[in-house]
Amino acid sequence: MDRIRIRGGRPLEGSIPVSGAKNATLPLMAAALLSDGPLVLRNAPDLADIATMRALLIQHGLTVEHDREARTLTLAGEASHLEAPYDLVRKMRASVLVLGPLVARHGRARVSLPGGCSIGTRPVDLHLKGLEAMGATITLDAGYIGAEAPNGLKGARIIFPVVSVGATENLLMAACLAEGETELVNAAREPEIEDLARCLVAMGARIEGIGTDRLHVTGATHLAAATHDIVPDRIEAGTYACAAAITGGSVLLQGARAEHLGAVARTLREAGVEVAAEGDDLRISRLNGLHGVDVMTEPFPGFATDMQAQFMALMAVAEGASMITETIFENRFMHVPELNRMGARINAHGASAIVRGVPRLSGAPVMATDLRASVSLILAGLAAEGETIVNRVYHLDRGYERVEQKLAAVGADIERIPG
Ligand SMILES: CC(=O)N[C@H]1[C@@H](OP(=O)(O)OP(=O)(O)OC[C@H]2O[C@@H](n3ccc(=O)[nH]c3=O)[C@H](O)[C@@H]2O)O[C@H](CO)[C@@H](O)[C@@H]1O
Ligand SMILES: C=C(OP(=O)(O)O)C(=O)O
Repeated sequence: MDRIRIRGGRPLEGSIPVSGAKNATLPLMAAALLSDGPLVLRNAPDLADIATMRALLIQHGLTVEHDREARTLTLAGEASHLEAPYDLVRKMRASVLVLGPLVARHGRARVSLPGGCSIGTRPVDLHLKGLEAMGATITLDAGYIGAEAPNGLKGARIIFPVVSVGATENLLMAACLAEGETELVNAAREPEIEDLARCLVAMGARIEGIGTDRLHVTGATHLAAATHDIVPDRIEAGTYACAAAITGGSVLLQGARAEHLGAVARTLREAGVEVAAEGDDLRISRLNGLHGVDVMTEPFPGFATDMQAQFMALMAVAEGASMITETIFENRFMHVPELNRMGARINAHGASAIVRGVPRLSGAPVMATDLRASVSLILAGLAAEGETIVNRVYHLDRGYERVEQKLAAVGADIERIPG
């Protein structure tokens, strides 16, 4: 398996292009199940998760062309096979997003239960309760979710007890082809959901309240072809912002949207990092020292859980202490022991971690357990003295496009060691 080698200590200088968002592309690809298309998605990132979703949709019977040079995905056709198998779903939890579209369009589906993962148990009960409220009969059998709605789904008023990105996306897509009106209350309002809603509207869906926590959908009998530009990846942008900050460099993030970085940009500024819009781009620079800032993860527009590990790496070398509280996932501190192996002083207890900044980290061989944990170790490696080897790179390849090339282009001493 490939590994990444980093020799730390170089301030990053230059420009990094931000790719299309993984977490927008995955639901957008699932939305192709709602119409015969073609659905053309521009600014598509080249990631392992995109390849997994492509394989899943192809096995459902769609054609999915990925033109890497043009950065375009073209999805067309109608699903002929309504089962999402364990072997694909286990690779990527977002596979469960095919459930809503399949039941809405075909009246039935069978999707492997995604199960937990290294960051938490991650149930899908809200997805299932929402579909039940829309008239589907749900069964669980042999590790599979069975959903049946032979006469189609009916609009419903669904109030989410907790904010869920995936459940909002699944039910939003299902509601587009349900009969009548659906209201999603306490819906997630991450920028990726707004992006999905805009694409659905381009396909002919009627959705009001886009960008708010209350989505109102008037069901249609069918959706049509559309072309959509995928929103830039705010988590990738935030990660490279931390890379510039941790190395004391100055980097232009091409295409990063300030409004999507919201709480992350505010927190970086509090920590002593400059974040300034330059045309359509964002410049991130750090000229002086970093200081500790407390952070609590929350649904958007709060501080993203997907930025927690990267921010923790930054706080590991800040002056003073920082308390980092994770409220979304119950087990998202797996990077703590690895960062500590690099000389960080972090104590995690329950949902909070106290990070006591140290003047410098030291390179070490480290092991990553999930996507954002992996990249936090790369960030730590960029700032550390000596050599860091990050093992289990497959996590990184799920969500970061050419990470080592993008960082090397701004001066990092980083390379992939094929293995
Ligand atoms: C592909 C994608 O977009 N993944 C993102 C998505 O994951 P995902 O959509 O899985 O995350 P959710 O927003 O659904 O999860 C939020 C919380 O709700 C809980 N929950 C969720 C669904 C449910 O039916 N029941 C339930 O209890 C989860 O266990 C978690 O504690 O949003 C997360 C939170 O911003 C991000 O970290 C992930 O990167
Ligand atoms: C947790 C993440 O992804 P997923 O929901 O696909 O596991 C992530 O992108 O950080």
